[in-house]
Amino acid sequence: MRFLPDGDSMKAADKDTIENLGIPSLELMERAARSCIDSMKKEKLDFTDVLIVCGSGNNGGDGFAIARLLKEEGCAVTVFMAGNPAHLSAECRYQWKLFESIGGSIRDHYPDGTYSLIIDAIFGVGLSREVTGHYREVIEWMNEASGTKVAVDIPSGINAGNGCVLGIAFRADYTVTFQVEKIGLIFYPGKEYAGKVTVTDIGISLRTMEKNKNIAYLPDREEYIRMLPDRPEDSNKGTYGRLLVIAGSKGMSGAAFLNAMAAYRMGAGLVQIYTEESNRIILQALLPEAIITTYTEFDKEEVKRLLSHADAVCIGSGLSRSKTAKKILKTVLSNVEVACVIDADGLNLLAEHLKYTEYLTEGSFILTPHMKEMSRLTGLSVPEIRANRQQVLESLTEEWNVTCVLKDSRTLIGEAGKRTCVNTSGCQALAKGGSGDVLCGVIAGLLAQGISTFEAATLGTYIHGLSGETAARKKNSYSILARDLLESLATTDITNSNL
Ligand SMILES: NC(=O)C1=CN([C@@H]2O[C@H](COP(=O)(O)OP(=O)(O)OC[C@H]3O[C@@H](n4cnc5c(N)ncnc54)[C@H](O)[C@@H]3O)[C@@H](O)[C@H]2O)[C@@H](O)CC1
Ligand SMILES: Nc1ncnc2c1ncn2[C@@H]1O[C@H](COP(=O)(O)OP(=O)(O)O)[C@@H](O)[C@H]1O
Ligand SMILES: [K+]
Repeated sequence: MRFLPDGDSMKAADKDTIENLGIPSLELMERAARSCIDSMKKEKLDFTDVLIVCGSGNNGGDGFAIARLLKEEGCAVTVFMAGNPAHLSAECRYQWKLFESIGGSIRDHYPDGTYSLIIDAIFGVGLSREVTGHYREVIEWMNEASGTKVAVDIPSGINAGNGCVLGIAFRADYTVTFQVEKIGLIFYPGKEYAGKVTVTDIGISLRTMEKNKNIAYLPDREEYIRMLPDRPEDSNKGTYGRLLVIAGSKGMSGAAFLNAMAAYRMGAGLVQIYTEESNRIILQALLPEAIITTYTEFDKEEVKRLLSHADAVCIGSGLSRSKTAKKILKTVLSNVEVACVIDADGLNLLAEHLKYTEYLTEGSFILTPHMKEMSRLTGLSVPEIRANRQQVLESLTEEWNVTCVLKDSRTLIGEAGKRTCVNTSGCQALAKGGSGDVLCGVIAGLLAQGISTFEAATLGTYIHGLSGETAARKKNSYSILARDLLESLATTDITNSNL
């Protein structure tokens, strides 16, 4: 697994390495600068005329150290000190003097001319507020200039904790980041601003992150492979679980189909659909492998009977917010004894009747909201959630004692008491109606096979994303339909190392 820290957690790791492991700060800075140069050389960047723009913190210190090392190699280097000399960190002051001592000259205004390479060392993980005034002008100017752009550690202006732009940010072609990717380089728009990211090992210990459960992580592929449910030869459909899909309303048969088919594709043994009567014929034609039971009005005993036969349940995709849907949801929440995924209208109904959340704490529920649904559930605006997505997710999972898959271009998976997982599989091909219904079915299909809620949510999200990538490789990312994902689920093999 890879930790994905914010700025403060990264600084805590730096501090621990310096104070407790005895690696001097300046030694780390030297390694950071060296690793930056090595990475740029690996990319075969053009060092003919290099401009380095430094701030007054340790990111600026890295910049001065890079300038010195390049000058010693005979490169033409210009340094522009954009930071306030009155606020220099001790390391930055030291690096500045060292650069001057070898004859390096430092400008205090925008240097005229064109540069083959522009290196941003203004702010690193210490950026703590909106970029305004002089700094804003400098970054604007750097963004407009020609030349290849490289950011040191993180593009200046990107919040290391959430990937948001704090007013303005440097647009890099490459970012060389130290020891570990900061979470702000994973979330958009930070990821886009960073360009190609290289992580270099400069010897910062990450042991403080092991103890800190607030730091999110990215699982390795091997971890996902270990989560896959067993598929023994000596088995029958009962081995792989019976899933109850409660989905689809009048005119919304597609959602039930996508849920059910995705669950079958994930390996569920038997899928039972409970849906509105008008969907019967179409669903029977689309998916004859499913057992279909329908309703015209609310029938509590029928819902309880179906629940009693299920090994897992999913409810909500295309369900509508009708009175009948509401009653079905309440019956499921208060009676289900197996793991249950709540999606789409199930979440919208929950947001309208927050008192139902009292049923959640005792059960095994996975909620799969996209940003707008999360906004309805929490009462926070979408921008507020985007800026604090990890914290919002974690407080919801703790309060309601649930697993939650917060869907976006980067999806987060949280569960009460667990470290939050970030998913990076998937692509824009998934940004189309119905792909959430497929995800719900994928997760529910895994649950039916008996894996834990957290594993079903993390593995399901990963496989769903890969199926989007597989589909986009076969067609183009404009054309993919949710049903293409069903096809890709059949051909996406996560044990194949070429993925
Ligand atoms: N020894 C260490 O601690 C190491 C630090 N390293 C570098 O140091 C960086 C972190 O250094 P710092 O903690 O000094 O922080 P930064 O250099 O990222 O910036 C902090 C400085 O900027 C100011 N500032 C923050 N937001 C501002 C804004 N919007 N407008 C104006 N000023 C603002 C702060 O008051 C502070 O003076 C890392 O990103 C990395 O590049 C690396 O050299 C590795 C080792
Ligand atoms: N640009 C993107 N990159 C990666 N994944 C995406 C992107 N856009 C959407 N997705 C994924 O597609 C799914 C969309 O779900 P949702 O919004 O509920 O769709 P629907 O309700 O139409 O089925 C989520 O799993 C989301 O993470
Ligand atoms: K930077």
